[in-house]
Amino acid sequence: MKIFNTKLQDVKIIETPVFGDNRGFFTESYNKEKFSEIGITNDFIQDNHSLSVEVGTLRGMHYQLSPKAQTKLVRCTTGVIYDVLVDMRKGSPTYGQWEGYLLSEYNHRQLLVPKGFAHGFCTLTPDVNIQYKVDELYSPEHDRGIAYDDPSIGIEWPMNATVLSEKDKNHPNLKDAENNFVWGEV
Ligand SMILES: Cc1cn([C@H]2C[C@H](O)[C@@H](COP(=O)(O)OP(=O)(O)O[C@H]3O[C@H](C)C(=O)[C@H](O)[C@H]3O)O2)c(=O)[nH]c1=O
Repeated sequence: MKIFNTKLQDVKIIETPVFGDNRGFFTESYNKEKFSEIGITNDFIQDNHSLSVEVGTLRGMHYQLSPKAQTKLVRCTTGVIYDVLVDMRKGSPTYGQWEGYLLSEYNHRQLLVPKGFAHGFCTLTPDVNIQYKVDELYSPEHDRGIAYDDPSIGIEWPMNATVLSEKDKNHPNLKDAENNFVWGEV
């Protein structure tokens, strides 16, 4: 099991051991004990799964306000995504900064998204399945988003977003977004 730091404070990349053979592969994508040994002790209580059919589908940038802010453990099980996080935690050394990560069925990489980050991705292949664990239940009342194309953040997407929900076309920019995240308290 490998865990890597990233440019963004507290965001981690995890790689679980992959056992390949003539049939394909096996990996323990999550093991509470082994993840606890590398410091990931969240009590994940909900599993999510989304399919994005078209290349260029963009979902994001989403978050839930405290007290329903979610830690997410994200993986891509078919296809390839460019997964992007924005640090929204006031006082964080990386506040307002973004970083992108390639997650795919091939690299088996997982992304730990701490509470207080806006999360989104665009698909680089058709028929992308992502699965992710969260440690707070979905709460529509706390569901919020920021614009994926906010010029103050300057996310460099690898391709134009061609498929977006109406919701994702109309999020506010970071400076105008509802934000109750304080670094060290989220
Ligand atoms: C997130 C969620 C959604 N839903 C329902 C609500 C809608 O009727 C439908 C689609 O929801 P939405 O358009 O918010 O789905 P995504 O655009 O994939 O949103 C997710 O994508 C980004 C990348 C995230 O990080 C969040 O987990 C989440 O916001 O599923 C539920 O019933 N439970 C849930 O946990």
